[in-house]
Amino acid sequence: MYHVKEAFYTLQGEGAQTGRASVFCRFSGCNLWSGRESDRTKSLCRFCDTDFVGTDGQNGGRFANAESLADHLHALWPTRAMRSSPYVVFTGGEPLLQLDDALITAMQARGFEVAVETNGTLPVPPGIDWLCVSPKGKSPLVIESGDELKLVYPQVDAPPERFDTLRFTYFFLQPMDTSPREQNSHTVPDTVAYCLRYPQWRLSLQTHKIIGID
Ligand SMILES: C[S@@+](CC[C@H](N)C(=O)[O-])C[C@H]1O[C@@H](n2cnc3c(N)ncnc32)[C@H](O)[C@@H]1O
Ligand SMILES: Nc1nc2[nH]cc(C(=O)O)c2c(=O)[nH]1
Ligand code: SF4
Ligand SMILES: [Mg+2]
Repeated sequence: MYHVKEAFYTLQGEGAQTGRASVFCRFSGCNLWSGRESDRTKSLCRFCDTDFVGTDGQNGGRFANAESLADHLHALWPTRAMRSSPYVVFTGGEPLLQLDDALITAMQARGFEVAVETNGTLPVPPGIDWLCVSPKGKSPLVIESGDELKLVYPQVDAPPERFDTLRFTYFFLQPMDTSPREQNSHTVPDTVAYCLRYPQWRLSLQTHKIIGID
């Protein structure tokens, strides 16, 4: 059984695939935070910008098997988009709590390239086409290679220097969005300054938030 908070068709807003039309599948649940506000300050990940609790979002629900979830996600891809590969991004919550071989295979059988946004603390199933790892604070990183490492900046317990020798094609810093919980007008200029000083790192903005899409 897969638990999906929501699923929607939008443009990838972050990282090297920014601007690419994508079906997003947001799984419910995470291993680094319960999702309850009352637990936030005692969690391993404290700055999450996402509601991943339950299955009550748009196109969310419980799916008994890989084929039924794959059909559901396939139906969100426009039938007119003939010349580009359909693209699905599994996120969450933490997608690697639920994403398995059967679902990856079912999406690829429908022509999709499969992308994943993960916190890097769980093993990766084989066959993923685009792997984005976003390390969190003190939590142990078990994935040490992939396509992009996209670090939310700044995090006291996860400075970029800890990750810059790992085997990733791209290294991104994404300014922490803490609003409206506190004023965070410094995270963008601080991130820009780091990227200027250490050109291995590129700036990733959450462009969907800037333009007001999902
Ligand atoms: C909500 S997470 C879900 C996937 C996975 N659990 C993870 O953390 O990578 C999706 C992306 O949003 C980023 N993110 C979460 N909260 C953020 C915030 N407050 N500011 C900037 N990026 C954030 C994460 O680091 C991750 O790259
Ligand atoms: N447009 C858009 N792009 C995204 N890239 C990563 C997201 C996520 O929440 O994982 C996300 C999201 O929620 N929306
Ligand atoms: S690991 Fe990802 S989904 Fe989980 S709390 Fe942190 S940012 Fe949110
Ligand atoms: Mg998001």
